[in-house]
Amino acid sequence: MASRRLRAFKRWMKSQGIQCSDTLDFMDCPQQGISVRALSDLHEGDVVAKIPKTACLTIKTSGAREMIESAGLDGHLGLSVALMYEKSLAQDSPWAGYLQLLPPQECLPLVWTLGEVDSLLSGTELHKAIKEDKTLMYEDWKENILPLVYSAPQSLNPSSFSVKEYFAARSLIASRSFQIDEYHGFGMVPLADLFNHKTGAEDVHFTSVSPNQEYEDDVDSENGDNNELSKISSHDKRDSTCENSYIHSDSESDYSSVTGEDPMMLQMIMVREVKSGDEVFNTYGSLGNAALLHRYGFTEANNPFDIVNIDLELVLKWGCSLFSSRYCRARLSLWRRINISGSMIHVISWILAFALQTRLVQTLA
Ligand SMILES: C[S@@+](CC[C@H](N)C(=O)[O-])C[C@H]1O[C@@H](n2cnc3c(N)ncnc32)[C@H](O)[C@@H]1O
Repeated sequence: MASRRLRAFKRWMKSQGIQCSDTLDFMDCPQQGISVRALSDLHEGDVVAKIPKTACLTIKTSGAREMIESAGLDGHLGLSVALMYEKSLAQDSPWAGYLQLLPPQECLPLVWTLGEVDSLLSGTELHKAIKEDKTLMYEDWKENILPLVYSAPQSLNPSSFSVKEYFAARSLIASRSFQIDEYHGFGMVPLADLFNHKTGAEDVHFTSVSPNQEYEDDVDSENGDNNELSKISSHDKRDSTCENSYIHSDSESDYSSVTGEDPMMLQMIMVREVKSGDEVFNTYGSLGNAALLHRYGFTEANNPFDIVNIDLELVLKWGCSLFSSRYCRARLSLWRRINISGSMIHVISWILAFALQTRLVQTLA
């Protein structure tokens, strides 16, 4: 039987015109949160949900739109104000039925204490990245949100816009927001954000165009690189990259006039068979575990996309202790010429060569 909060969410979905197929079931587990299961066999091409864009929480749909836009805030910063504002309205928010289903925050390293970051991430590539995230986001809050709270035309409760609330909002946005279209930008998409991730095993796909269009505008794969760590580190960079991106075709309205598709609707379409009783997964991209932890707060066992990034400084230090500094400088300038970030393989082969040579020398000695 559905939990009380799920029943309230289902009623809310109905009131917003969100159509959810009877073939989907929602499981609510106190430890693992919500997951989606198939109640009967699902087939490729089945449309399992339709979500009006007006039901999504974006800067454009939020009651705080004017305040956000007149302060010149956009992207994730603007969306976080929209989210904090709607949360501050509690039952009076048009999204109350959706917001009550969200956790207060997602347990990303961003919301860990500095002590936790130091003790749990020390020695990993995330350690520095998270500290930078925290600093940058704190500055974002101090420079943009704090003044807004005190100068807003409507009276705002400062505690709903505290730095803690801001970090909580950012954690929810990092782990559940979608790029909707050019007009709406990023937004919280009710129902679409209930699907858990499985690497390389997408069952359901989000699109705002016809399923017959071969998903040609798909941008989910924008998540599919392992350089995600930089993506939530700086305001501008964050906003120029896509989260679990929805599709918006520039030709959407032309297309819809031909096909009769409603361009104001987002659809969720099955992209492969799922047997009755099995979980229905989305994929957040082909991400290594560091990137998954950074952005979504979990890792995946036996993740085939897991990689280890090695600090170039460390490699150089090690190299120079074994080889002449002339040789190391030559290597470094080669890496710079070939743009090392895209050519990690060269670094890896060099390290392996080092390791092998060291091993050989040890064996011979
Ligand atoms: C878009 S939400 C998915 C729905 C979520 N389970 C809920 O309760 O609302 C993303 C969050 O779900 C959790 N999640 C998704 N996929 C997961 C997985 N494969 N393993 C562990 N947690 C996962 C993580 O907490 C992640 O930040």
